[in-house]
Amino acid sequence: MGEKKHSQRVKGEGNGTNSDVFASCSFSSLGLDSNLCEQLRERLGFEVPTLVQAQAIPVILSGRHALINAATGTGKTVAYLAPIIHHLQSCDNRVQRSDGTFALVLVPTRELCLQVYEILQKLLHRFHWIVPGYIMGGENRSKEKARLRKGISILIATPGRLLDHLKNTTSFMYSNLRWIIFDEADRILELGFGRDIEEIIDLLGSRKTRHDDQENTVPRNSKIQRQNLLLSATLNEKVNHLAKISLDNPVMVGLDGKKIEPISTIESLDPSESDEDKYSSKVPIVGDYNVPIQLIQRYMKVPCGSRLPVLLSILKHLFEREPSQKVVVFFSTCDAVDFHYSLLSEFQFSPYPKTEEGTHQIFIGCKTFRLHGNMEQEDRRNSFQTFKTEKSALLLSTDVSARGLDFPKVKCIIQYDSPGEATEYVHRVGRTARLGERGESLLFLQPVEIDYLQDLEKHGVSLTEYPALKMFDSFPLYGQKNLAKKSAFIDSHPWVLCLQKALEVFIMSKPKMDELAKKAFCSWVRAYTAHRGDLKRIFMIKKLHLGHVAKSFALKQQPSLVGQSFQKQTKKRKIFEKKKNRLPKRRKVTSV
Ligand SMILES: Nc1ncnc2c1ncn2[C@@H]1O[C@H](COP(=O)(O)OP(=O)(O)OP(=O)(O)O)[C@@H](O)[C@H]1O
Repeated sequence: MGEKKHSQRVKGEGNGTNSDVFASCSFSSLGLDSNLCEQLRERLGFEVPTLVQAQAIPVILSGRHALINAATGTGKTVAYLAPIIHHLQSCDNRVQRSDGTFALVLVPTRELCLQVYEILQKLLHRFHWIVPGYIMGGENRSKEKARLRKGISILIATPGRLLDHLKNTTSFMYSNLRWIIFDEADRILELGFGRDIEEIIDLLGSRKTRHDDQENTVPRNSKIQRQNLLLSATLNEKVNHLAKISLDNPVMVGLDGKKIEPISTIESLDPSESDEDKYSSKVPIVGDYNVPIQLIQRYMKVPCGSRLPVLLSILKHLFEREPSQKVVVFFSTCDAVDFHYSLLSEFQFSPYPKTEEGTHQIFIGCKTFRLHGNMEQEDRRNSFQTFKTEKSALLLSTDVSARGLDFPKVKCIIQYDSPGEATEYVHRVGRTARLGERGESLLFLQPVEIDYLQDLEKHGVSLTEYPALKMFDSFPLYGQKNLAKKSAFIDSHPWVLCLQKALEVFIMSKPKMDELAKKAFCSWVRAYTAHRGDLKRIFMIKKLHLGHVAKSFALKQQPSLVGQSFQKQTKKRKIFEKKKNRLPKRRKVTSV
């Protein structure tokens, strides 16, 4: 077994040691059914458990509630799915569809819903009588109703759609419900689903009260013991609150040595505080975040007006250095994703004068995908599935991809727009360096934003500077590899200047691109003003030159119309927020 474990680790090629990732035991020694262990090996290729699986599986098998915290990409999904399947497959009377739902997995996004569902399908291959299923926003409600009527044993759901069915689908049977799992719990709450979650917990009769269950709308079936599990790679005040109301005397998995408020003291949180207080992260808990140790984390200080040519240069450099690789770039808004996606698909450039070798080529010649919350569901699904299977590709995305998504073999994460809270940083970089593999990340910061590094430092995350100038010097300009006039500054580097000019000419020549650029500019400014709490001090729109921001969308000037429409939108947003002041604050003002 030891040898098998080792070969698996070698496959990972990471820099950490084998024992950083995998446990020195077998799945069967954790108490899992032998058939299930076979499934894990045959269908998923898992020979031995990861450390978090080795810790969590026995706890979950014992029936205890649990709060599981482990680094991104360490195998939390199987840690909770395997024990549930173990119990369901071993029931004396085989579970039937007419028994309804036994386990409910709540996830923040549609993509994560599909991802968990796929793993579940593989694990259930030998246990065909246990039916997996999912319900989520963007899908056809009546078809979902029909599936629920037939019965789904293990159900994966996004919160909004689940609540909808709990209220409106009378044939949805959940009286046998035994497990509720909150996967990526902090993200569910950050997305503003706090109230939905509380309502769901109440409707399912799973709220833990100090005295008894008298507040439950549905009396708990005394024969069925509930077991709730909460999983997250980062912990904060919001997760603590959810733990407080949903977990009964939980076992903490993976929290050794963390400076985190123990659950017992969370009980004393002021019960009179508003929902906004409960779910805001104004009092973040300081503690080291779980970043994979083999991840190389870098930042680059880029003046605002040069951001775009720098991004394109980095991408070109990465794909020329290693043509077969996958890269994810994070943006703050859907419009920014759309703009950069169209730009990368169309922008042609040659560093040579037109008369010479000057046939213009697409600047970055790799397959490019986009993913964000404003896309049609079908396109969203296609992007997600295809990027997963590609060997070499680029994904441009909002934070919709930041949590839980497992894209194999992503080598590099670029955070072009800053992530906001440190937790978001950790989750974004967590899309690479998974399960001991190598990975690198690059954070773009403007000179006025550089204090953000201190904020990350407080959470034990430290970055080194990326040698950008060296990279620009390596690009041929007018046929010369070593530029005679090198520059000590990014924004006056001949390569950057030349590329910026070409980008501006390109945008001016394409009305559709110009429109996309303006729209993206507006949303970017709105998103920038939506930073919360302490981060407002770092990401201050007043500190920015809007003309330079416009330049970062290859717009020569900041068009006056843009300013007006921005003001209108801000006014609209304020009215909207007033109306919704009962709901928790959200940093993002547009969909992700
Ligand atoms: N025991 C195992 N052996 C080999 N590979 C595994 C094992 N367990 C999980 N994996 C693989 O590791 C990767 C990460 O797993 P998973 O997505 O469950 O991690 P996670 O901890 O939930 O990550 P995140 O915090 O980002 O959601 C997946 O590709 C999964 O297939």
